[in-house]
Amino acid sequence: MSAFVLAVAGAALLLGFFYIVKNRWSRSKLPPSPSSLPLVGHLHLIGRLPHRSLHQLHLRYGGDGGLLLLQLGRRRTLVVSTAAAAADLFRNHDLAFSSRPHNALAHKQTYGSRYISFTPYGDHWRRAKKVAVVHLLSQRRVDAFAPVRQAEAAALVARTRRAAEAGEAVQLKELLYGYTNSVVTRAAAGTAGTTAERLRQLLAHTATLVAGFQADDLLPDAAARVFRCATGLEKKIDDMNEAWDKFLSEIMAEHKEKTRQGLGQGGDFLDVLLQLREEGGLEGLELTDDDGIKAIAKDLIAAATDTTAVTLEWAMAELIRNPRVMAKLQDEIARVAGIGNGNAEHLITVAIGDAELNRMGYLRAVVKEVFRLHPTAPLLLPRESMAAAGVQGGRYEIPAKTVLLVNVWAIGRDPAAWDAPEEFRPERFLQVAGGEAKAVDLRGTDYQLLPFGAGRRICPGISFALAALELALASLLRHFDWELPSGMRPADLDMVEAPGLSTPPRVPLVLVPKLRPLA
Ligand code: HEM
Repeated sequence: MSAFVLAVAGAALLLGFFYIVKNRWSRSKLPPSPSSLPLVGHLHLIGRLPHRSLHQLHLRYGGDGGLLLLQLGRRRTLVVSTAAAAADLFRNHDLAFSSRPHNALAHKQTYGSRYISFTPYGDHWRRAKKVAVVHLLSQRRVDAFAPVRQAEAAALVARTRRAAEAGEAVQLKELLYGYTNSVVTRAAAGTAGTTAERLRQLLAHTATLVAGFQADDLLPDAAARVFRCATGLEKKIDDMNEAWDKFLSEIMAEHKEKTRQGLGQGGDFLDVLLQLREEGGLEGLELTDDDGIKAIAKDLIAAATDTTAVTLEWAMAELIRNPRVMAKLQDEIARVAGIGNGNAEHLITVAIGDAELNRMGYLRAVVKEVFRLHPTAPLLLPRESMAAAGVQGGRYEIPAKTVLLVNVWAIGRDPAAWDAPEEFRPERFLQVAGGEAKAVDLRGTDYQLLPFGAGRRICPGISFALAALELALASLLRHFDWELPSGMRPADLDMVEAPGLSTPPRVPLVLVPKLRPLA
């Protein structure tokens, strides 16, 4: 055998050896993962409530790092289930994980990914988000919507009063959805009424079409499309998009007409976007046609409505299960704002303003406790890594193009982060006088409480949502006492979520309002 052949064989052996070692080494640097099946990977381990299934998988296979690597259909997925693992990711690797996975379905529904929420990381997303943060959802803008919130809270109380006077039970979901839908529609488009009703129908249909894992998660794009066409889903989505577009085009046309007639511009989202476009103040965002404006408006409307209503429904469920907390909260509200009797005149003369809400520390603690146990988006929105990342100080190597799911539902129950995590105890958020502990916040800086996410992709609507939420809750408890329908005990309440994009109680909450006796 010639020296040349020997040298080539030696080099090949050496390369093979390095390949095997490198492969073993990089696999050993991946987070724990249970055994999987061909094609579906670990999808068969995920039930109707993915956050609960993933929590169980974390408890069984997760180890001490708080990370699991799963193959969910065609997507390699990193699942984060502890506060410590979330802290490492958001503090040290936020940029790497700041994109969104491509989803043909979302792409179709978002005017070609021109939303904020589902848009991959890049210039378009950065500019669109800046427009939302600076021009639409800033604290100044949220403050300016105070009269809208006040009027809609008064309408909410009036509706509840009618039920209380008739001795009827109310379905909280209906009541609360009506409130948030009107607040959001008025903020986005300036009117509620029939606009809000049309919006309600569109949102309801959209939610049922996109809930849960999709064919797109399992199959390549072309095959997923064939599946959608064969099952009629493609047509349903096209019809839905058309209905949305018609709706948005009509309200855009109304806004333009109003401006043309010199009727002045209101401060709603569409007005602001149209005005910014005219003045060239869109942060370099090219919204040359109406689609861009419609895309942003649609995104904000869809992101704002369900999330806030669902949180309110969970808040009422927890309060009725915890009469001590309910009584303490009602005391605080009465001390700061007085007791109401649902009377319209009373509502207007002594409305609860932002100044009063700022003095309700216990209310804020209750809201945080509700978010801890019932985050509306229990897995946040999926992210995708743009580059390989050595997380937890290099302990694990996460390849590029890995989807990230942060299980904030599990993090809210992480025993390393919370005492008695299953207990509903808002006091955990109150700073003890003279104590050193810093109160935990929910705006993305304390990684054990992340209902709005954190880092670059954090929800830009936090202030908007909290203002609407706190006012509704304070109003409902100021004017009414609440009881379960006769024969039901607090322990009978079903506290499990319904599947879907947002996760309300699977059994809609029904309560009986009673007018509070005026002191
Ligand atoms: C209780 C109410 C709300 C909850 C729980 C909530 C929660 C969330 C969550 C978990 C995310 C994903 C964060 C991430 O990927 O890390 C998100 C994103 C977003 N939210 Fe909210 N949200 C609420 C209300 C609102 C409101 C009122 C608006 C606007 C009016 C809004 C607009 C958005 C937008 C545009 C995004 C996408 C951000 C991005 O991808 O950069 N949300 N929200």
